[in-house]
Amino acid sequence: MTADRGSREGPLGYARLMSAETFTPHTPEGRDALTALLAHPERAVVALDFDGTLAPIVPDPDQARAHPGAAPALARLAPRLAAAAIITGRPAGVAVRYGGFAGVPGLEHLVVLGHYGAERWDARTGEVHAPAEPPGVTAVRAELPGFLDTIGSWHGTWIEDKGGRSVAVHTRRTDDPDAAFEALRAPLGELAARHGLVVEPGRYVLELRPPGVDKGVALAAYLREVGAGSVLYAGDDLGDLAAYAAVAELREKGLPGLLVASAGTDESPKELLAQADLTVPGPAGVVALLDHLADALE
Ligand SMILES: O=P(O)(O)OC[C@H]1O[C@H](O[C@H]2O[C@H](CO)[C@@H](O)[C@H](O)[C@H]2O)[C@H](O)[C@@H](O)[C@@H]1O
Repeated sequence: MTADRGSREGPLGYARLMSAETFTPHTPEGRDALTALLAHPERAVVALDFDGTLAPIVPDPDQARAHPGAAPALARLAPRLAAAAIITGRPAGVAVRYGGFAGVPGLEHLVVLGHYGAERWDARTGEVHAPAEPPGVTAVRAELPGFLDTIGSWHGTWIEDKGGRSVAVHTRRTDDPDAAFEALRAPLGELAARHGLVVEPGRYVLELRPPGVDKGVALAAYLREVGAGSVLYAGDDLGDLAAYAAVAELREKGLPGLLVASAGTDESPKELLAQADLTVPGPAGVVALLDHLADALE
């Protein structure tokens, strides 16, 4: 795997290079969904992952920020839609901050579903709603450093505190991120299970979090809430597969759905690429797609 190059492409990135054909889905289901979105944008929902989809991947998660064109493109598009949402593994407030989504004209109705849907930020109120902190996370967090030492943790392994709702172990900055990821996967799975948690694997990250909610559950509930007539979902990682599955299931029931993969590096999960109706090159490509849709609807 190599690092995402999206951030090195400049603010306009690939957008300048992209033609309308670039945004034509290669599947009939995807083309039908794009047609439905453009015919009735007022019934469409655009839902987007954050890291790797709107924000270029960087070695330090605290330094991740949305592509500079992300909030402006979303702000152009969102007023034409039934709804726009970010669905992320990040705490909702962190995604809002790193995305620069608060107080942006055009994003007055944006919703950010954080922690895979366990938290919700509404631009309308500026507040985050979350259930009580799940049991198990505090105990795991306390045990984790000693646990990693015991199993011979890799130099560069980094623990991310995620606001008491989950804890993540990153391997991107180790000497061998792939080997570290594989070596930690089973032991962290056992640690998580002992505390009633599950492991959510991602791009060089293993997150220990409560079971019961995922991006698919969150997306399906949100689409029901707004009475969506079509949906576009864009993601880049394993955690997005649940949202992909939810869209596939809704398609079976007649809701047009367009699955977009933010890809372009060999980090992209094969399962995601295989199911996508349209693949764009990283966050710059996603921003270009949002701008392209906004152009088409103006
Ligand atoms: O659901 P997402 O918005 O995609 O969040 C998933 C995880 O993203 C973050 O990690 C990823 O991005 C980092 C910054 O670019 C990168 O260093 C790391 O390797 C990636 O896995 C975040 O740190 C995690 O907490 C999220 O769960």
